[in-house]
Amino acid sequence: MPSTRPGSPLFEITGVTVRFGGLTAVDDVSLTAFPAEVHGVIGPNGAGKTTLFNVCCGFVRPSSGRLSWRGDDVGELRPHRLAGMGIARTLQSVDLFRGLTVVENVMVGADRFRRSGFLSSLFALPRSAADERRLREAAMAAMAETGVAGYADRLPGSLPYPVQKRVALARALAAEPDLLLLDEPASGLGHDEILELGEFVRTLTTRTSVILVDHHMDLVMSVCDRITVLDFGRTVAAGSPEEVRDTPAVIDAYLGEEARRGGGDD
Ligand SMILES: Nc1ncnc2c1ncn2[C@@H]1O[C@H](COP(=O)(O)OP(=O)(O)OP(=O)(O)O)[C@@H](O)[C@H]1O
Repeated sequence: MPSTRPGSPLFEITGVTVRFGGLTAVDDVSLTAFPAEVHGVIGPNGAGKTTLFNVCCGFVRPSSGRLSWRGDDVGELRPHRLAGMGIARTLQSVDLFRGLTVVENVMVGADRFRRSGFLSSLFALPRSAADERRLREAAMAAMAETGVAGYADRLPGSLPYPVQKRVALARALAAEPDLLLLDEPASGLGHDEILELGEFVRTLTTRTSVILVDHHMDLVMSVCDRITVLDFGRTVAAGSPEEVRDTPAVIDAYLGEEARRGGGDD
């Protein structure tokens, strides 16, 4: 795979539209993720953030538009192709394997570097001690980074939600992605945990690009190099945090949401 020149786009979404029946959830949205940058997607509830994220993961096929990876059209993006391309993701729903321990879950992320399938060998075929050791070491390193190494042998369901989110992040990092897609990483976290998350995501840019979808304005503003603001499926602003912060359409979108919810943030 050719290396990406500094400054050349890593992942591009061009003119993507997603329709669900008569509803246009994402309307002609374009976004470019550059190497070593965090690109944020924000917007009030129902703005189309998760739908756009699902397009990036191959869960949702756009009605029109184009996706490209390192300058090449990726055509129909499929979730199972992401890891091989160098893309990892965490989902809002956490999505850990309930029957596997924490370390086994994270080893699934590191599986990208194995020849034979990790899951098939886990459930059926014997695998070499060296393979097992290497995967476990990679998993433990990722878990140490996100602060969950102490939970290695626990089942995810027995852990608090914020810890499960850290496990999911460790699993994505164990894949050593070139692009990390994070859907609502701050949901369910307290104020201090969100600050910690923001600092951690910032450190990731030495080794991966990040697309971060979240509605926590403070997190996105403090962590992202570039931001795309959606409202009713459309891009209402795009640029640096400074550029989007004072855009009237952004203020309108958030004030509008506050009014709809009766004020306050969650
Ligand atoms: N599978 C689907 N079928 C029909 N409509 C959908 C589907 N998924 C999303 N929508 C609709 O598309 C619009 C955008 O939803 P989406 O979940 O992408 O917004 P969001 O910005 O992620 O919102 P939230 O912050 O509440 O998660 C909403 O009106 C939603 O009801």
